[in-house]
Amino acid sequence: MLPKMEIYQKLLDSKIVAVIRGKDAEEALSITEAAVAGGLEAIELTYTTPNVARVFEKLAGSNALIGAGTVLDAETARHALLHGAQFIVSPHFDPAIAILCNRYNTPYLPGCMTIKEMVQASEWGCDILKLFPANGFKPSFIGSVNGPLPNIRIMPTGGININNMNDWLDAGAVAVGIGSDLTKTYRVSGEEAVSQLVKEYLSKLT
Ligand SMILES: O=C(O)C(=O)C[C@H](O)[C@H](O)COP(=O)(O)O
Repeated sequence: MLPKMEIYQKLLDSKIVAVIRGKDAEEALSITEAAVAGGLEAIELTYTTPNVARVFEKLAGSNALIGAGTVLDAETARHALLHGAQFIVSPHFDPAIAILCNRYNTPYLPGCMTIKEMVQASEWGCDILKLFPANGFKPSFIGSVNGPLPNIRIMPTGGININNMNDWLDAGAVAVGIGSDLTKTYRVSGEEAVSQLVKEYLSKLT
């Protein structure tokens, strides 16, 4: 298990986190393998995927960071960690998840929308916050937050695609989460198309 600091650093270096919400474990595994083959280094598999823990186990030893998403409570966070997840993401901020992740020295990236939630999550030790759903905001929101709160690192997620990714990164986002763009591509065109799309994303990173 990588130390927390190294996981944070890998997330920052990767800049793109794939958010994979499969209809089942097999689909989630196929999309993940395709994304990793395309060069992605950070993958979040959501707990809305039935039997997602099996996917964590199958991905043990992957070169990519594998995290758990849509983690709604501390019990689910512990379940994810026991099955090999290396970071925890939730759509909201939950202090109980923060305590658990701190106990096991694991990054927790909570979803936040307001300044109050961001300050609170940061006080609870969260070093990267997920702005969710980011499609309710403009990229300039990041600069507005970082004016008074320069230490808050924001990863927008929700509605990010190949056309707007750099708007967010250029505006100060430390990384972006990309979900349905990859899943839809897989469902329409298959694994090879996902790897290809990931390569396009990576080539567009500035
Ligand atoms: O539940 C979580 O932990 C999430 O990360 C929420 C969403 O699945 C992402 O926001 C993906 O959004 P899209 O890229 O618009 O599909």
